[in-house]
Amino acid sequence: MQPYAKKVDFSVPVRGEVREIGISPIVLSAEDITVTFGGFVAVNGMNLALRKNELHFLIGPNGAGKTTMLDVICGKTRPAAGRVLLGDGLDITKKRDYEIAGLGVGRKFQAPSIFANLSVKENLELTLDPDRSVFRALKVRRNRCTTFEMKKVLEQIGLPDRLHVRAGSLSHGEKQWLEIGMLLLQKPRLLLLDEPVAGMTDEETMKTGMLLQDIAKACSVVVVEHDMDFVRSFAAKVTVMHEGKLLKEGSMAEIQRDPMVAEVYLGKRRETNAQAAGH
Ligand SMILES: Nc1ncnc2c1ncn2[C@@H]1O[C@H](COP(=O)(O)OP(=O)(O)OP(=O)(O)O)[C@@H](O)[C@H]1O
Repeated sequence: MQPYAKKVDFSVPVRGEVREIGISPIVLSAEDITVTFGGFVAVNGMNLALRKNELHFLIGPNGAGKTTMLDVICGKTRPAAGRVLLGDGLDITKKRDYEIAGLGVGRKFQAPSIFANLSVKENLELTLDPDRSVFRALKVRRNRCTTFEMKKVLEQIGLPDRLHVRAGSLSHGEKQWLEIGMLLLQKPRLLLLDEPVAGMTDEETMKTGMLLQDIAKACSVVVVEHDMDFVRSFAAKVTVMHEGKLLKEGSMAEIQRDPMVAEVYLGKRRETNAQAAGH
């Protein structure tokens, strides 16, 4: 959770101007999703289509329902209405979170969840081989491909020389990249990330943006984000949620031009300023 209004500046142009919105195949679609907590409607008839090779940002004021949408997609929260379909038509609405993960939907929460006392290599190995006994017969073959894949992922996340370093001693940004690497080893078709650059330095933020663009070449990436500079620099597509609903979808340039979006953000800023002034 971050002080939201501070981060929004609609006067800044999008770097590279309007980016093409791809028409690549749909990897996952969430249709008419409604989520209630007690009597409170957190998500209200929300639709979201996620496409292959797309770095897709989900933005909106605090409490808009962004994280809840990710929770629905990965099976952490069961919607009261609506359905979630994988691109091949498989309905995953009622599947358990581990089943959905097994179908190639990787989820990363805001804080890094790695084993601090294990090395980078051991963290990655755990992802690859959670139950070694099951794979004993295949061990030699597996080890060969494991080493190859691990090397590839280590290069991709920018930690090729950190294999034997204790994960707990990595910087905050490196821990986040390690966890992303652990997800990549599972060969996801869709990656869901919640505020991945929160707490990162500017340099780490930039590297993360480039990493996510690279990852999106092979799958679909959805990022819930509050850092508008980050969104502006890296988004191929942006969906704005407000009060549990879809407010606007398009390129960042289109989003910035939209008067309803501006009003939602500026309205929030006015509220924050009024609170700060004690009104
Ligand atoms: N388990 C829960 N029980 C009750 N209310 C919840 C629960 N989870 C979320 N909410 C409420 O649902 C609404 C949407 O929450 P959600 O976390 O999805 O919003 P968000 O857009 O991700 O916000 P933020 O940017 O602040 O993280 C909020 O009002 C929140 O308080």
